[in-house]
Amino acid sequence: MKLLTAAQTRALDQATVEAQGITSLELMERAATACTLWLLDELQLAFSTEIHVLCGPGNNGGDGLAVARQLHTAGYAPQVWLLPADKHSADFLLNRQQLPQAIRCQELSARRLPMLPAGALVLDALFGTGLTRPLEGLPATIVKHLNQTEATVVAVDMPSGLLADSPQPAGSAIVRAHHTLSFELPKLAFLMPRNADFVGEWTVLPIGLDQSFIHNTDVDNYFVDAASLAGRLPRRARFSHKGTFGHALLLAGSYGKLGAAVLAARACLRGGVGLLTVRTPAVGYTVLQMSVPEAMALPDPSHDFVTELPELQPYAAVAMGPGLGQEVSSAEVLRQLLRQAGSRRALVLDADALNLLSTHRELLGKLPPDTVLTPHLKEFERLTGEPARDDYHRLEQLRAFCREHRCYCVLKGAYTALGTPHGPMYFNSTGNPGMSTGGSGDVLTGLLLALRADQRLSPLDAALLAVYAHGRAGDLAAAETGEAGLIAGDLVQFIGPALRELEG
Ligand SMILES: NC(=O)C1=CN([C@@H]2O[C@H](COP(=O)(O)OP(=O)(O)OC[C@H]3O[C@@H](n4cnc5c(N)ncnc54)[C@H](O)[C@@H]3O)[C@@H](O)[C@H]2O)[C@@H](O)CC1
Ligand SMILES: Nc1ncnc2c1ncn2[C@@H]1O[C@H](COP(=O)(O)OP(=O)(O)O)[C@@H](O)[C@H]1O
Ligand SMILES: [K+]
Repeated sequence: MKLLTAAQTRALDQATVEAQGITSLELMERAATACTLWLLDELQLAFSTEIHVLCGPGNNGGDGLAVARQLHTAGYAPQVWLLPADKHSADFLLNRQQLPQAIRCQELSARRLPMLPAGALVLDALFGTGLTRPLEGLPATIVKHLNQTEATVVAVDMPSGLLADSPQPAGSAIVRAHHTLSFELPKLAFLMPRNADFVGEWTVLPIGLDQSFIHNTDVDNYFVDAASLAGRLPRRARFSHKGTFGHALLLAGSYGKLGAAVLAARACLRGGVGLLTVRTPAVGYTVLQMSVPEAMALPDPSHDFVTELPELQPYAAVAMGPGLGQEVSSAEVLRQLLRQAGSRRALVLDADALNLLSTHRELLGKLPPDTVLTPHLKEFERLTGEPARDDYHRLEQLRAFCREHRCYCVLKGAYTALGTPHGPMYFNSTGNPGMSTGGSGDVLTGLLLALRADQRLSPLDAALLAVYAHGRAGDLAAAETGEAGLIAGDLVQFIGPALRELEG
């Protein structure tokens, strides 16, 4: 799914009106109908619910007026509040004329703000994608008032005050919505960590916008749902053999952190790898053979750390990092790995391998093309060496980093962002806070290693599929264990089912 900018969204509205031979008022009516149906179906509104619809001067306000009219027709008793303005959009004015007399309609002012008891429903239709700068004056006062009440707030298209695709100063007046109803496509702003409290739960309501315009529009950012991955994971052919799925090498674990190696190894096997060899320090030999008998163990001469790189010739893909520690000798192994990997052997670097890259920065320039890095926010900050100013700046850093080093970088968290060497960025839709638990990242590394060893997949598809399936495994696991009860090992059990959903 593409993520359009606010300007592209406006162009999409226009293209839809032209392609479908409808008026913009008719399109607004579609948007309003989708909102009204959502309110009736999802919120199960009682006829006695106190409903306040707050309308701004543009088309977002026009949507609000149309929803108020539709709710009135359906037997509800909404009240409308209008923001005074010098100018109104044409479709706002048309919907203002169509508003039934029976609906109570008042003008907002600093002294006349709606009383909003708990249990009331507020429809926030003050501003949508037309917002050009942070709110000040009366609109800001209204937003602050709204945020102090206990009413349920549903934002139309965007929480008012939030910019669709650019940063804004901390402390800006932005509605804290419980639900946001976005039309056709989500907005980039919904995926930024700092906006979570404003956007609340968000839903995309299809309103029949012009698909060929969307198809032909170039974007920088994509939202990855199951439909976006359809056809990318081929079924295993009847005459396939271990070679098709590749032989993978995992370099992981140190004294006290062998669990990371075990989790990554199990995930790699469940990810469908042909063969797996695991290099741990000698202390890990028995642990690994006992807990992952399907993998071959290749213990390091050192008791506690990985200090020597095995001969790479047999391996299609190599992952390094989970539980590795940051010994000088392990840094040397990383240096050799980067030197010897060559351009056709896939590399995945995680955890301490990333920390070693950050402390031995000359190695960053030696990453083979298409290496996949999987930092969480802190590891990414160490890699760039510069704290991000805000969520959007971090994305710019990610884009620049991937371009400069010709690598894929999986920036982990809610809506994990995949940066690519070519520029486009992909935001993952699966996963849940239950996955914020030690070892979840090790599972991702193992799964990525399996898909990078799979000779049928491009680096981009392997990364997209691994990140999506990892989150989906988390969602399937949490459905059984609950989020708090989820541990990383549970993710491994659900990799198979998650991949099966994608196959074919
Ligand atoms: N995306 C879509 O496909 C559709 C969008 N529609 C609605 O149209 C909305 C966009 O409408 P508009 O482009 O008219 O924009 P908005 O209604 O979001 O806001 C524009 C108005 O706000 C004013 N304004 C902007 N920034 C301000 C600020 N900081 N302080 C005070 N006033 C400010 C502008 O002068 C203008 O009057 C969408 O968010 C959506 O709700 C629907 O009606 C139809 C379908
Ligand atoms: N709130 C969340 N929503 C979705 N996914 C999450 C969330 N928190 C963590 N995750 C996922 O869990 C994994 C955690 O990885 P990481 O931070 O490396 O953990 P560890 O180092 O303990 O293995 C990442 O893939 C991340 O995307
Ligand atoms: K709004």
